Amino acid sequence: MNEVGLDALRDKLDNIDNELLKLINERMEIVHQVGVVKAHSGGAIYRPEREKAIIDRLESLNNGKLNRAAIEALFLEIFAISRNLELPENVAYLGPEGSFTHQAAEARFGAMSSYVSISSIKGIFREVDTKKARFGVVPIENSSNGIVTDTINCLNTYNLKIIAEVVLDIHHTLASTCDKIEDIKRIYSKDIAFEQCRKFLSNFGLDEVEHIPIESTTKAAKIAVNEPGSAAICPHVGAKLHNLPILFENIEDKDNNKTRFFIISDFENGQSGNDKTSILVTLSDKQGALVEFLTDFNKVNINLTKIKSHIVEGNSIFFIDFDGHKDDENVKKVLSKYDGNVKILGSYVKEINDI
Ligand SMILES: O=C(O)C(=O)C[C@]1(C(=O)O)C=C[C@@H](O)C=C1
Repeated sequence: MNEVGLDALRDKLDNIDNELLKLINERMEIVHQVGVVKAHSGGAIYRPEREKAIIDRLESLNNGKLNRAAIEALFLEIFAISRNLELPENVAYLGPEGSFTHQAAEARFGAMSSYVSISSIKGIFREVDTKKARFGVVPIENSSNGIVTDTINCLNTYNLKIIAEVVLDIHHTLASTCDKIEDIKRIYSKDIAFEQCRKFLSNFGLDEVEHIPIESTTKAAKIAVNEPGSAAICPHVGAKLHNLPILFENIEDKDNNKTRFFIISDFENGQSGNDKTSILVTLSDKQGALVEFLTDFNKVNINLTKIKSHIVEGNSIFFIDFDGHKDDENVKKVLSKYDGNVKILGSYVKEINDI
């Protein structure tokens, strides 16, 4: 293409960008008014079900080059900026900076939100419970390592609500200042990351070197960059953040390694038409109690998507996910039978990327 053609096309793009800017600013004027209404009514700023309805509507109208993922990426960023304009809100995540939980938080709250790195799951619940942060982001399960018990324990103890789920594909890298694999004498990472990369470590003889478990994979990169002879198993972002050269990408054993995160806050979502609900259930010791519970759900056509047993202070409880919202008639009906034995943790828009 000659330069004249390129200049003309760029002029067109400039004009479109000018229009877009004008329209987005007009949108933000309205968003500001929504914020004022909510400030008076006390309504929650973040409404995932409304955001989903907007994206669904735009997808159905769309006849251009954008696909759903592109529409979602654009509009989730616009919503994040809108929410920040309505009321700047802190998001507490399981740190440090660059951790997978940080990435999950950024995926939902965008680049403009303010983030607080917290070093424990309990600390995040405390931060939201004491209203220092409006939202908390915590891991709940990984496809290779199962449920995160600290998160279940805190969901059981605190009266906070799950208001959204985020599922991230998890990829690990091996990063080090060593030029040769044989020079690596020790590796830093989180215990579960070592487990998720077992095959890779054994294939390269790295199961023989010292493995030092620490609380976060990103911190592993920070340590390894300053210690000759060491390496880190960490996220790509973590290695970049600490200028640690990446030797191998995607070293996890399973290529569909995913982690599911919950966003917690102190309000409840309305129905979106595509919801999931999480509950904790304590069942009596009598034989058949679990079968009866599952049958009751089946009778009212509720699809259970997850059931995990978990021990809290010597008692067995079940963590259960099912399709539907807590205010759906069939859900209300079945849960009323177990009143006192069920803790509703939250109803939230179901993610397409499941684990
Ligand atoms: O509709 C609302 O309740 C809004 O606050 C507006 C808006 C938006 O930008 O469209 C922003 C934040 C909410 O999460 C949902 C939608």
